[in-house]
Amino acid sequence: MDKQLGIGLMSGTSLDGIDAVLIEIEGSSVNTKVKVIDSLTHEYESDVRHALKELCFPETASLEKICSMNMFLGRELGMLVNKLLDKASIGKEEVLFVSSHGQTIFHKPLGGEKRMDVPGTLQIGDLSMLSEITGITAVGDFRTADMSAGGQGAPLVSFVDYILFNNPYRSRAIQNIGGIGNVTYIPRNAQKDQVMSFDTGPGNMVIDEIVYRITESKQVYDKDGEIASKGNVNQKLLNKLMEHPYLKLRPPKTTGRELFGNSFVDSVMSNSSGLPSEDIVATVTAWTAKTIADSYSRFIESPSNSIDDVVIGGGGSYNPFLMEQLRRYLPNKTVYKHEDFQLSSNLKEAIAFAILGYHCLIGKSNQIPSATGAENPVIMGKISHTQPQAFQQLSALRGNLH
Ligand SMILES: Nc1ncnc2c1ncn2[C@@H]1O[C@H](COP(=O)(O)OP(=O)(O)OP(=O)(O)O)[C@@H](O)[C@H]1O
Ligand SMILES: CC(=O)N[C@H]1[C@@H]2OC[C@@H](O2)[C@@H](O)[C@@H]1O[C@H](C)C(=O)O
Repeated sequence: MDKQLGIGLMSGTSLDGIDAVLIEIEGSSVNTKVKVIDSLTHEYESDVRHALKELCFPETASLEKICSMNMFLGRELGMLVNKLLDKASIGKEEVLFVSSHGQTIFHKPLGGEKRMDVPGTLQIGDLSMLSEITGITAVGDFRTADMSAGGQGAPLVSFVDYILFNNPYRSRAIQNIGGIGNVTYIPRNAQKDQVMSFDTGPGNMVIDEIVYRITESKQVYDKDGEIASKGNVNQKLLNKLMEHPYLKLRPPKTTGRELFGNSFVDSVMSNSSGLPSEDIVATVTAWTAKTIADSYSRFIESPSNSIDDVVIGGGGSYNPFLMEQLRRYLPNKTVYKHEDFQLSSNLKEAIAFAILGYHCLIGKSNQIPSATGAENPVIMGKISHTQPQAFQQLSALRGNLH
């Protein structure tokens, strides 16, 4: 089959903005080949970030706001795609698809005891709006398919990590440090069903919220770890934070702002009274690093499972204090960044969702059950084409599949 152009869109749990990447893609599964053509990032304006954050908590969300933001975000995503195409001087008719993660506003991987209390997850940014604004077929809403098969609905990038990082000689932990941290473990020369993946716990989410509070809304993250590097790690607070029950849960497991959001940060702040602000930031940053290392020794490493390389991605890889702490907690492993593998840490997830979307369109499974905990492989994603030419383009591709 011919090479195709597609666009991946990622708007992650940090609520920092949307990454858009234009790629050329061919092949499928382990034979997938991807080339990045161009990219663009849109930072959320502070009112949009604030409105999205409100939707993540039952106390501040409302049905009306969720409905509106779903459509608003679909339009924002579409306008970013149009800008990216202008920048790259590519016409919409040349692009087969746009694949969007959407903005997670709630993630509930486990059900409760009541009949209707089943697992669920919600990513907003309407696909019909996205297709209408761009004139291109839109793919998205991946997580519910995995959940329908009994999986956690995350981490989905595990499918792409296996394609990109499986190596005959090296066992690898591919660690994302976004809002939440998640790892894909790929033993050397792995078969797909040997891949393991789970959310390690907090990524930058707790650091960001604490920085936002102590700087009185002036800063939304600890740029280059500057605040943390002026502080000292407080051992007593660190030990207390390590007692969080999520860290002891066995995988498959996933989490989000529901566990590590505002009320958790309230409790960190009340456990830190009297400590200088810099010490609090240094301690939660060290904690993020320690939860990662600790989860490897608890849940991955064993006499038969070793880790040779750790490959860090996501925004946390740009925080030198966090990276230094990670190296300290992982003394016998080689710690790389995605850039060491010619991949941008910023764009990795957008590229990954483009790959997932392409697999949905060609009808191939794009998930790894051993990673998400699903009972069987599924094709994740839903498709919207609001204009005939988008539908026809997809039909032509499918005609060529046989
Ligand atoms: N130069 C930097 N110094 C320190 N931290 C940084 C820097 N650049 C980015 N970050 C951190 O990375 C975060 C964004 O990371 P990223 O974009 O990977 O998250 P995300 O994709 O929203 O989250 P997730 O992967 O959980 O969905 C920012 O909120 C910030 O905390
Ligand atoms: C529900 C949800 O949006 N989960 C995200 C979040 O951000 C990081 C971590 O938690 C991960 O499991 C997942 O995203 C990535 C992209 C994934 O599914 O691989």
